[in-house]
Amino acid sequence: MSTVLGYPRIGPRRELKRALESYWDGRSTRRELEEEGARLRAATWRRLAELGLGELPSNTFSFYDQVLDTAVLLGAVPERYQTAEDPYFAMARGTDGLAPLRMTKWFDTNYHYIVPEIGPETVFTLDAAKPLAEVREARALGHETRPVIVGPVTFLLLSGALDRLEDVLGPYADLLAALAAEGVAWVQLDEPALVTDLTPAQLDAVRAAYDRLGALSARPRILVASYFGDLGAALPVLAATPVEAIGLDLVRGRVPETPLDGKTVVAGVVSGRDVWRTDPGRALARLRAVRADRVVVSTSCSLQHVPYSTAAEDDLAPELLSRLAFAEEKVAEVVELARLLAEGAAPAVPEGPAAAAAPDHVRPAARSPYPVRAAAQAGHLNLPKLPTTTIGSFPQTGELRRARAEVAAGKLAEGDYEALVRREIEHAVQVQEDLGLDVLVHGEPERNDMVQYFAEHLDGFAVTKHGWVQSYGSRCTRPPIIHGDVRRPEPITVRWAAYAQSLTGRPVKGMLTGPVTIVAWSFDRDDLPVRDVVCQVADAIAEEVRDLEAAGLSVIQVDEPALRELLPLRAAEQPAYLEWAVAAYRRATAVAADRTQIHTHLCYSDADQILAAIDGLDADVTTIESARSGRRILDAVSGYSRGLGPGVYDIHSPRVPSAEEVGERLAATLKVLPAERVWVNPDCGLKTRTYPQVEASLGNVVTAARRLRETLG
Ligand code: MET
Ligand SMILES: [Zn+2]
Repeated sequence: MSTVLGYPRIGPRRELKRALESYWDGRSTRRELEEEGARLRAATWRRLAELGLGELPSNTFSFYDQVLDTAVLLGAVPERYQTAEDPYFAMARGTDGLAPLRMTKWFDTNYHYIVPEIGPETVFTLDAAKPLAEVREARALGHETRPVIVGPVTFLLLSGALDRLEDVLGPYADLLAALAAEGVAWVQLDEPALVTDLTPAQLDAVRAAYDRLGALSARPRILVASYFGDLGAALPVLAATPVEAIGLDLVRGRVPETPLDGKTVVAGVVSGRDVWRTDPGRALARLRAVRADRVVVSTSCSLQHVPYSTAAEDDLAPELLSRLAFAEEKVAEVVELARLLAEGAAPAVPEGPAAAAAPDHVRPAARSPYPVRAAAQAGHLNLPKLPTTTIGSFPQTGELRRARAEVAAGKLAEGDYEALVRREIEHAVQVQEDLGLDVLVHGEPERNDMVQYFAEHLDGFAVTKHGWVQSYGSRCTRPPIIHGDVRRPEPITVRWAAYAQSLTGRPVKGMLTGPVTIVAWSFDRDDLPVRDVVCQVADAIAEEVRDLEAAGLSVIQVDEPALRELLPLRAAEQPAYLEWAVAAYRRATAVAADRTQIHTHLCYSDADQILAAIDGLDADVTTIESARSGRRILDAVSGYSRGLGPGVYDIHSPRVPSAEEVGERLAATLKVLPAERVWVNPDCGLKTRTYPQVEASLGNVVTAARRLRETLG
């Protein structure tokens, strides 16, 4: 038998994105949006059936997010949203008068879910309309399906409310009864939280939940799907409950040593997290090692994390294309593996290409101690106290975006585009000089994206045409694919930064993306450990640092906003990760001379959770998000010994902060850090803002910094 745990839903050409945005902008009706949703679901079921998949999932579609859908299913809609015109999208995106619910990363993926708001007063009541409607809709098209729902333990753990387990199990039981009444044979309850470190009390909750749901008389058979890692201690707990099937991630996790008697194992041997073809020999060996009553071949997790199909990628080299598998191709692999398993046959396909040599990890990353560097930089840069700077990008104008699209389409000459980029740099530099900022940037007008731009200029990366994956809601990204050894054939950013520096007497900060972030926001290769790939990227960035320095840049920023993202889910594996991630960063930056000031920038990365690692980066100046996380960050960084710039301007909002407001934030910072170490900067890059917003806001930032400087004498 064969199945998949979930499927992409944004549409092969991002149809859902367009339908959502048109509805939100008032250009189409709710009904038109619903119709597009129905078309996408029908197309998915038809395709899965055509590919020969045995058991089809349903309820994997969502207009925004599956965790939000589960909150609605359980009636957990906070009161303030209930009277909104469209409560669902009000929770997801906010309205004029209402802030949206919080959003955060789904385990260690780049997908973001909406965090349900569950308090002691939340009343749970079942609203099973959506899964029931999808079951009926599929049936009308001739498909029996297995509805997929986020399971109670994961739902509550993500909501920080596991103490409400008793109360939530009632609606889950009602749901199972409703599905049984509908004639549904199987239901899938997703429990990825079971692959994280669980306390004994949390394991008790797993046992209680599935003993209770398993004991119901009128219910479909239950598949508890775990993914993103090994179940560890949760496996024997689940195995002892009456659930009929357990989904195991056999790409990241191990084949259980003990037999799972009486159970079906849904064996995830085709990775839902990468873009590579599965080695059929290894997959079959794992499938044959599983001891259970029945084995169903599956993906390691939902395929929502990979693009639709490689068929649309006609620009990729045939050799690379032959190694790739996106969602459709992975479904075909699952079907083929199920056939081979049933026939007891050997696979016909040979092994993949030989692995590349691992780089040496030992090259020492040595800069002088910070006080020595700080003195050299002070003499060289001559900056005032509380120096002002920005994070790198300036507003990306519509003209620039259009021009980039025209170059890609061959409608605009490369030279004309470059002239436009230069004009943008001139403008950004002029604006910064007029505002009186101390350390300038060139504004990153040449970059469509902080990772993709580097991917396009490094060997070993490929960029797709339609390889979109959902990041959140209507937001999609097109991660580059790392497919070979990474090398920098020629300088990437040097001419832009050097041009900006030629326009001003003030220091310009060269702007690079760090090795961990480049790899975290790409699809990684599968034939080399990730730390080796990061190490190769670090060496390429080090060459860029050296060339920027040689071109006369005295300040260089290497951004690592994704440092926290690759953090392993299990605590035991985290120290080793942080150690090599930090080592890679130092490898990228240690080539800099003492008098060159190295900056780094981190945002949405809960800086307080990885502060020791941030310290380990050994950057001369670190700028972090703080306008929104506020006090917590300041408490955490209190007494930090090198340059630090907690953001004083929240760039995620169009609002212009007043000089007084910025002054108050700075004063709070000066309570926990010595004035010699404090930098004044926004939370993040300015590329999503407009020039009028940016000029007004940065004007107030500079004013506030100047006022405080005076009081410091
Ligand atoms: C997500 S962090 C962004 C950093 C980048 N240098 C920018 O300013 O846009
Ligand atoms: Zn940022």
